[in-house]
Amino acid sequence: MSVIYDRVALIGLGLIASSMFWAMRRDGLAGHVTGYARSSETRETAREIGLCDSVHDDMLDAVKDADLIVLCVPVGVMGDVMAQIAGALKPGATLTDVGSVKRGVIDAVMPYLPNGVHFVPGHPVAGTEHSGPRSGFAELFENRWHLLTPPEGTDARATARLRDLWEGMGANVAEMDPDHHDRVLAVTSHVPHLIAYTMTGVADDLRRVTDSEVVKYSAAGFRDFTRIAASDPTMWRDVFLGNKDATLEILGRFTEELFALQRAIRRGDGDHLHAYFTRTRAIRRGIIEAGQDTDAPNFGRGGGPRK
Ligand SMILES: NC(=O)C1=CN([C@@H]2O[C@H](COP(=O)(O)OP(=O)(O)OC[C@H]3O[C@@H](n4cnc5c(N)ncnc54)[C@H](O)[C@@H]3O)[C@@H](O)[C@H]2O)C=CC1
Ligand SMILES: O=C(O)C(=O)Cc1ccc(O)cc1
Repeated sequence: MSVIYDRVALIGLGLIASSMFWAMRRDGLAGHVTGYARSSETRETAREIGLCDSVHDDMLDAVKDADLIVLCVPVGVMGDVMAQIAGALKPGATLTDVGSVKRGVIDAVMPYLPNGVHFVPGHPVAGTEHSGPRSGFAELFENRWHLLTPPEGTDARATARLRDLWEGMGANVAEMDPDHHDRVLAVTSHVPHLIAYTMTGVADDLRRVTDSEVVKYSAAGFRDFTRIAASDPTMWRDVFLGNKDATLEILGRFTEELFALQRAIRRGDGDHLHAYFTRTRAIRRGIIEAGQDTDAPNFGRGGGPRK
């Protein structure tokens, strides 16, 4: 594939930035990639493992000649970082971010946007529970969605070029209104993470009280909860504070449904439980049939027995 941006700057060298670097390098999508990390330890690690073509101690040096600047920091500090770099951005450059929340990031970044710099916010719906400069890998975005939420009036060519970059890294790209993005992600990612945090905390409390071996004998569902609950605390604190309204709305609906199930169990209302679980099973089967879960163990197996 050919070079899409001559010079790309990655700010914050964690899971997403390092995955972007390895994917861009593998596919020859960027001429030169600069990197900046706040801690000297992270910068040292980056230099040691060859993450970025040049690693800078000064954030302004990293961004000053860049054609694309990617903010890969927790959503709560996007505005602070933007305030620091705004004066150094090259006219005509594109600025993007990878934050899990879009409205809050747009509101925090836009006030500092210099004339002539195109801001095209984005969110790769791909990740792991790992963080830091060593956690990235080139395949992270393959067959995953990358959601772009350009504000009204954004230069269409800047958006199209950024789309090319993400498609080059293997992602499927869609455009979405930022508020809609935040509501959708509250349902599909943010509240599920909160449930995983809660369930893991409950199990741990229980273990302390009863000394039972809930973690040792955990089934796959609970192990997934603990995996997700190991995600970076700073990142997720910022996600919930940054997507407060949508998270609270979906949590409200969730607790109503949970109470209904709780009541059905208390009353011995098996019909309610059976009907509910039948509906949810149909949802899962619909996802598999539509080919939308490529991670499913039986994906592409035609439903036959496992070999
Ligand atoms: N981890 C995941 O699964 C996903 C994360 N995201 C989003 O991507 C962004 C980055 O997340 P990760 O790469 O996972 O995080 P990470 O924790 O691996 O890396 C974040 C980096 O930002 C740096 N940083 C923090 N505060 C800073 C500041 N004030 N100035 C400069 N650097 C600062 C940290 O030192 C770290 O190097 C977040 O906004 C997150 O919401 C998006 C999709 C998936
Ligand atoms: O590890 C998982 O299961 C995830 O859900 C990863 C993830 C975390 C945050 C995002 O904004 C997008 C994807």
